[in-house]
Amino acid sequence: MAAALGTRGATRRLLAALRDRSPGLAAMSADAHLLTAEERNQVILELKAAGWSKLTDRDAIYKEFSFKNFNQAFGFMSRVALQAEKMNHHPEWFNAYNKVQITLTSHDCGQLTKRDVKLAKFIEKAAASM
Ligand SMILES: C[C@H](O)[C@H](O)[C@H]1CNC2=NC(N)=NC(=O)C2=N1
Repeated sequence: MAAALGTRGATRRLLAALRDRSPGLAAMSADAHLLTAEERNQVILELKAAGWSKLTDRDAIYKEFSFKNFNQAFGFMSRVALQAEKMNHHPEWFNAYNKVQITLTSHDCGQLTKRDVKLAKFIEKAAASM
């Protein structure tokens, strides 16, 4: 166990060193989420087919969800919140009674990215299972 912990500590130190020495590493990881033009067109088609809208005043997608009642809506929001924390990627949302309005975009780069697509797909599954 101690050996494993030692290895894990060394790994963590190595990753930190790489991150410090290569600022580009952080940028590269952010770039890893960018959509190509082709991917973007395809995912927007898919999202629109699922009821999402592309906002015109910013590079974001929007959808309003309706549930049986507030409890169902809040249960949905709780599930999405846990996933958002796990992804470190959070929705912009508003809840009134049984309705939840959700806007997704990636604030760090000001555009729609793969993170938004992944979260939207999770949101669709969570809504369908309520
Ligand atoms: C520091 C901050 O936690 C991170 O930058 C995360 C948090 N959640 C986020 N959520 C969204 N939608 N976009 C982000 O860029 C983002 N960044």
